[in-house]
Amino acid sequence: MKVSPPSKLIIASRESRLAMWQAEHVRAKLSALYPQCSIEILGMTTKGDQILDRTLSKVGGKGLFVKELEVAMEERRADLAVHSLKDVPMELPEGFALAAVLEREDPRDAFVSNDYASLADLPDGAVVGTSSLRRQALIAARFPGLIVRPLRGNLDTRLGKLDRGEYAAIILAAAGLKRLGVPQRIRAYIEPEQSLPAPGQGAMAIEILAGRDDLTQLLAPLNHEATAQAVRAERTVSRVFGGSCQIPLAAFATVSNGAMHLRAMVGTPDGTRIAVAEVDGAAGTPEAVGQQVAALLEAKGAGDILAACRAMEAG
Ligand SMILES: NCc1[nH]cc(CCC(=O)O)c1CC(=O)O
Repeated sequence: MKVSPPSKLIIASRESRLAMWQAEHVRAKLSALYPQCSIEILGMTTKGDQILDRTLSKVGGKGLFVKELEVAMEERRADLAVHSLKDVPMELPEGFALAAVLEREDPRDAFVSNDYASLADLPDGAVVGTSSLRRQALIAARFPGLIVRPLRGNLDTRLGKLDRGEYAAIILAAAGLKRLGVPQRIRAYIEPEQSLPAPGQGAMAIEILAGRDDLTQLLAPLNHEATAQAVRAERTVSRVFGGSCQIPLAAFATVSNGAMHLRAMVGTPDGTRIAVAEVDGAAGTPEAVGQQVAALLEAKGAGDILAACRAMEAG
């Protein structure tokens, strides 16, 4: 049965400039599809936005960015929530579902600096800002002479800290800088061959209450199937390794003509141990492709790497 759009839809979003850009992007797409429907954005601050003094993995992780938005949907103050997929936990809380994954923007990491052209250009002892364990491990593995220091806050906050001279360079997602209209801040792209992106990086997801079949149908045209398949494979890798401790982990899949190529990495935060694996498989079975890469990583010592991460966390 085809559902007709309601007279009004409310999109829950974080209030950062990037989150609002993303919500507006979805609003515009829905308006074009359903011109009679009035669509509003409800901006809200999440715990993840408030806690700026600690590395998030230590205080509760990704769920901190989505919880308030989920509560708004439960209380019917909002119908859908727009997220950066990278910030969406692997397991959604009971009663929620992803209704659509939008076409991926640039998945790469970007090197941002006012004084240097690339990571390779930085002198030993230079301070690089990132709070991502994945970026930290990959930088340490390639450039052990660099010093990685935590960098939290939304994109504007992070760029401000760079500009005030707190860091020689920072690493950010290229997608965020492009969406904010500041691609000129990117001095160099870090290609996946050098530094694999995080699962879901560059992709946006729309979350709804699981029971709302009316919305599932309305939102289906926004789903980009190749991106949805790629991120399901990527997120399978984090599901396999992410449960027991915070571990530097990357996974990046590309899909073309029904074929998927998935690469993934796990390592220790100090970058001294890194395992990388890749597989080709069918895009139609993304979880199986993710499981295969996870098995290859296991064979390359991921178990030992996990144990080392746990020991570091405990110590
Ligand atoms: N961790 C925060 C976050 N979540 C999504 C993005 C950027 C946009 C995206 O990857 O879709 C960022 C900033 C960053 O990593 O630089």
